[in-house]
Amino acid sequence: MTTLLETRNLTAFYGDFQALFGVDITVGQGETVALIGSNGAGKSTFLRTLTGLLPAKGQDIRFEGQNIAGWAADRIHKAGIAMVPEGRRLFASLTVEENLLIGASGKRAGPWSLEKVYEIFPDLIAKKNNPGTALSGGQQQMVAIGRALMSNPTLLLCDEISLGLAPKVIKDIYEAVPLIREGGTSILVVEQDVGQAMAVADRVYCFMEGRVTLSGKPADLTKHQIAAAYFGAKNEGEAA
Ligand SMILES: Nc1ncnc2c1ncn2[C@@H]1O[C@H](COP(=O)(O)OP(=O)(O)OP(=O)(O)O)[C@@H](O)[C@H]1O
Repeated sequence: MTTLLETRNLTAFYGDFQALFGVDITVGQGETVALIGSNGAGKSTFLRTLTGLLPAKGQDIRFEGQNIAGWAADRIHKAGIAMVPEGRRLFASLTVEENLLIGASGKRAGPWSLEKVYEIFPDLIAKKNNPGTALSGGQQQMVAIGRALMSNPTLLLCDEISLGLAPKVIKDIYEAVPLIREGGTSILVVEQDVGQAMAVADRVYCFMEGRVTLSGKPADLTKHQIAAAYFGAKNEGEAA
């Protein structure tokens, strides 16, 4: 497996508050990797550190062989890391298509286009002239993913794809994952739903209190191990 992204001993702070304590994560080319863990475990903070939204100067974040720690967010985006933020954040005054086209600014060479986004999310075709906010939550999530893909990223980061969505909609969205990978994009997804993470990911990392407490391929991890890593050994009964 060729390594696409590798963090070593990554830390993150909000002022004096330390949110990450030495996180080592690897994403290989073509892999789908899921981050799981309870609220406040540090998953979003990890993504924010990768994308340059939190300072990472002097740290070790290797992306395609370069250390991108400390780079400005737009430089990281241009290098090929695109983020689908938690809460989708569409532009209310713009149509679906205009929201998608915004993602194409500073576009890199690659397979993604409006047509290709409509191909993986056909629900959006009939809505393309509607305001982005006049959509269901699931459709908004599709636009947010499509917008990120329009820049032709090598690595797509998704924060809480399924938050607040109905199971059928979540299934529709996750069905796009293999199609995204076919385009050559690797995926790093934060997913609260452990079952969903296990179903979609090649490998998962579990966070607790700013540390990685477990990692591996879904088939190699037991429910017991996951519960202990997710809640801490003393509370693991809760996960059953
Ligand atoms: N802007 C911020 N300022 C200060 N502390 C923050 C900020 N954002 C997050 N934190 C703290 O950092 C820690 C990690 O939060 P983070 O949002 O990364 O967790 P998470 O695993 O993504 O959980 P969630 O599912 O709730 O988003 C928490 O203790 C949280 O309270």
